[in-house]
Amino acid sequence: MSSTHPDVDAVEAARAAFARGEPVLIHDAADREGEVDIVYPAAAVDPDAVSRLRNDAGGLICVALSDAVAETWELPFLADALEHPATEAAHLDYDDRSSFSLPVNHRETFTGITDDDRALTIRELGRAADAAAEGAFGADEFASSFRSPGHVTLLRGAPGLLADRQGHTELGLALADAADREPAVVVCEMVDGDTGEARTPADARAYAEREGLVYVEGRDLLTRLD
Ligand SMILES: O=C(CO)[C@H](O)[C@H](O)COP(=O)(O)O
Ligand SMILES: [Mg+2]
Ligand SMILES: [Mg+2]
Repeated sequence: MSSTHPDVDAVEAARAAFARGEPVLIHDAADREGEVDIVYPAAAVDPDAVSRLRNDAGGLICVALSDAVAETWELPFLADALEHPATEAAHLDYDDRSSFSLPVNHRETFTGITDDDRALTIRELGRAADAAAEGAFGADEFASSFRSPGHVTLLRGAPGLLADRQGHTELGLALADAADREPAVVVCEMVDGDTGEARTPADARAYAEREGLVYVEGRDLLTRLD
């Protein structure tokens, strides 16, 4: 286990892996969620990647979008969009607010939940985010391509990214930016299949080593990418 900080090698390996379209494991912080997410650039996701997220991560499969893309597509925070008492004072113990936005499916999916369907939704979100960042995919195109409710939860990144919030939403988007990838990343928490608890960083790191994947600490991304 690496104990140097910042772990420059891990950050560089994460950036290079992401640039190639490979997944990276990111631990946010022991004093935040204390969770490790498997994170992919959205446009690189295929049905095998969704299978890995379901079987080896097991949490909620979400796509984080940059604030600029979410603004272009007029995507609200879910808590602001819903008028329901459950959204009042929806305080988190570990952060100021949730990054949840709308849940969506691509309009060419059937139920939206199969590996093929979720891969299609996620990949097309990645491609559309890339186009939106170039000014070529607006709110009307988003609404004609995706419907809500759906089976992939969108997350909206903070405007100032890591300066504003240090969740997996922003850590993943900052890594995408550093790797010159589209401003859309899939995140999914690693949950222990036996205990149902969040996988420990040591356990997640061992998984990464077995699978030949990069594991990186959020604090190292914060130091190197901020
Ligand atoms: O709750 C979540 C969605 O399943 C996850 O924690 C995900 O990592 C994104 O949230 P955050 O940016 O708060 O870490
Ligand atoms: Mg969470
Ligand atoms: Mg998280």
